[in-house]
Amino acid sequence: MESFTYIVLAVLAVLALIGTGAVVLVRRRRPELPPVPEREQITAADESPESPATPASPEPAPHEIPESIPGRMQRLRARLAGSGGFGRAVLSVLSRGDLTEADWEEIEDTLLTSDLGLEVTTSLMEELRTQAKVLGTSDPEAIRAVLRAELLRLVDPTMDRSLNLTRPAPTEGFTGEGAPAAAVLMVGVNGTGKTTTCGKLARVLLAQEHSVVMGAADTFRAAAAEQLTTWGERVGVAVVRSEKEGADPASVAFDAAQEAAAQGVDVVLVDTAGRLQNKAGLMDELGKIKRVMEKIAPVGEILLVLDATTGQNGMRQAQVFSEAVGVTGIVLTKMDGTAKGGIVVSVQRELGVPVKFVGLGEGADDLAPFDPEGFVDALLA
Ligand SMILES: Nc1nc2c(ncn2[C@@H]2O[C@H](COP(=O)(O)OP(=O)(O)OP(=O)(O)O)[C@@H](O)[C@H]2O)c(=O)[nH]1
Repeated sequence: MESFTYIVLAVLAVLALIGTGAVVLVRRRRPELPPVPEREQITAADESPESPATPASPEPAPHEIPESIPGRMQRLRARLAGSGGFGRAVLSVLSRGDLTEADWEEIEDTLLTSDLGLEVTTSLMEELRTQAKVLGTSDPEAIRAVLRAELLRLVDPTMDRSLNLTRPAPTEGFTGEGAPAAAVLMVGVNGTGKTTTCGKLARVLLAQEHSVVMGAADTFRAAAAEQLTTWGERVGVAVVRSEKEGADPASVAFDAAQEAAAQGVDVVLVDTAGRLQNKAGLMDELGKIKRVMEKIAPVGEILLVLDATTGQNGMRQAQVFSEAVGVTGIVLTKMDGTAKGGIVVSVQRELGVPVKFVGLGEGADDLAPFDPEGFVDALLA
């Protein structure tokens, strides 16, 4: 009995020791929390230095002034660099010195995953190999200059990327009031950012001192007209829309162009839906919108809005739209969310029309005219 008591006591002592050890181990393993730096101890009062100390005034808010074009390009440069990580990756391999076959394969894979496309990648690889043989790869500056020149050639700085904002002559038989505005039609699949881009583009145009009217011809989704109206209210741009859900989009587009002429504004921007189930239906609807608007004056600009993150799928959409209506320019949205900046090159080659704007975020002024040199420099920065 006595020996049993000793055994129980010994077991209890051992368990107590193990328990203490375990606690010590857990404590030791718990990482030390860093002290909170003083500047991170934010109080509600300092959250926003601009936040008003007094409750908001009941006065209607004055219209926002859109950011100037040079200002936004400066601000968005870093985001553009994100879409071109491939440029820096290739440059770093090229600068390694004597390149092995594995190095060249790495360059090829990087170019392919950037959405440059097979054909462009193959020709660029050939050119780089030739130049590397001629120059050697020991001079990083020379290699950088070769890559910059090649990328710039592919992006093609000679393309005219300006928006056609010439006020057209009225179509014969036009009996409405005023003088027609330059018409810009936004087309593209739903979700690519058409409505948002319409609002952002209105701000770009205002920043360039053009007057604007918008037309909400995406009558498929009631919220799209609402969204466009909000964009218009923020900057003081009139939005023509139909109160009837599912109204004829061509009739809304016509009313917008007529209103723009009557108001004597410079540009009418028309948002459309991209939801039709089949290609024939899409062709019919977009073709009709354009034809009906052209009863007032020719439509000078048809911008295809493409989501840069959709890769080959986006390229197929681009072909369908360009067959349906003659696309005159491309807006690549969501360039802030992708490293596949090579799509700039492939989409231009596929459609033969230039990228005119790039969307670089969800903010109201996160749209910038596309600048080939700035883009290529951002790729290699
Ligand atoms: N990150 C990022 N998001 C964007 C950009 N452009 C648009 N978006 C977002 O994309 C989403 C879809 O935009 P919408 O403008 O509603 O797309 P839509 O093509 O008009 O779609 P439907 O009206 O449904 O046809 C929204 O959440 C936008 O904020 C961009 O350049 N960058």
